[in-house]
Amino acid sequence: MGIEVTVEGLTMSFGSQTIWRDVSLTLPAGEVSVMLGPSGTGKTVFLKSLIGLLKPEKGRVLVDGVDMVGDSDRKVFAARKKFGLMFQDGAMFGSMNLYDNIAFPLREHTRKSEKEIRRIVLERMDMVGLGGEERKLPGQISGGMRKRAGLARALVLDPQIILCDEPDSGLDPVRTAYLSQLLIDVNTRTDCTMLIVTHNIEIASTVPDNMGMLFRRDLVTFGPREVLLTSRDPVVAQFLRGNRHGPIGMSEEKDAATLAAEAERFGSLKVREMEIPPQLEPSPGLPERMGAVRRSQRVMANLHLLPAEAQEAIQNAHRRRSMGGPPPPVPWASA
Ligand SMILES: Nc1ncnc2c1ncn2[C@@H]1O[C@H](COP(=O)(O)OP(=O)(O)OP(=O)(O)O)[C@@H](O)[C@H]1O
Repeated sequence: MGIEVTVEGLTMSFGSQTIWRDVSLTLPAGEVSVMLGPSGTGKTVFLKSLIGLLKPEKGRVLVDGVDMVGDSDRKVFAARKKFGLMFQDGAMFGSMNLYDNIAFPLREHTRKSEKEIRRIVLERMDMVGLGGEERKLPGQISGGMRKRAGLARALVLDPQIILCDEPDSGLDPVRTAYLSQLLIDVNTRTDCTMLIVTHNIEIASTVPDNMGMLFRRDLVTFGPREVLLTSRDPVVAQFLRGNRHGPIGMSEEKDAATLAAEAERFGSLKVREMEIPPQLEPSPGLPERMGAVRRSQRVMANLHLLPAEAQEAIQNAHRRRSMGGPPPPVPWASA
């Protein structure tokens, strides 16, 4: 099963530029979380800080008792092995076929025999729907296949935590939908803790158990998906609806004068009622997703602490599930 990641009071700057400050959150063990945020708000920097590749100036990131910020390089390096990373572009070696690309971490970091490596690589390729494509070069496959190959490679060392940096970048809506299903299926099969960084509202509204958003150097919110999806915060509402009018501007943030002019023209941003899409279920034939079961227990036990809109959305989802749940999802294997 995945392990919990606890972030406490994390502040990151490059020189005089503060990226974000005092970020605290917990990625619950075995659950899927998403971090949203406009471009340039430091989502990738956040992922790199979790694995100790960047060192924030303040705060702690606790992974199985190791502080990825303050502990020795030796401890951080050992703890990093618990992570699997899926990069934006798949980060494949162009001259190696998919089999060798996916086998690379096993050859590099373990002493496993080629027979054992073959078993693991073929199993992970099958898991992401790439069975039979071993000999293809990264340049010979689609962007969606490259993403899935990147995910297979992230899985070969049996990570307990998977970090995905914009897994949807460059994918069309159909392939993004297949990828969303794949992420849920991978979580079902591995029970890993997952954090996905994305701008994509489709992924954000259908995949995660928990969601957060970075904006203006702060973590706006982090918690059960329904909290963000029903939020009346103008930043969150604007982002979720892809609206031009609101606090988020082309250069990420509008200045006070622009905001004041907009407020006069459009009045304060009213959040319209939004139907929360049902969260994706594992594909047919897969067992129940244990992360979802644990999240449901945790959230129901703390329901009274959440905003009224989120409570209602959670209770509605519960009712829907107990009445038979949403229609079965489309299998992803051919994306
Ligand atoms: N190594 C670095 N040195 C200096 N500045 C950096 C470094 N890495 C990132 N930054 C700066 O940190 C800020 C946040 O970058 P980051 O890539 O994390 O944003 P992001 O939210 O992931 O953006 P996008 O969604 O567009 O990928 C940017 O202003 C970037 O220039």
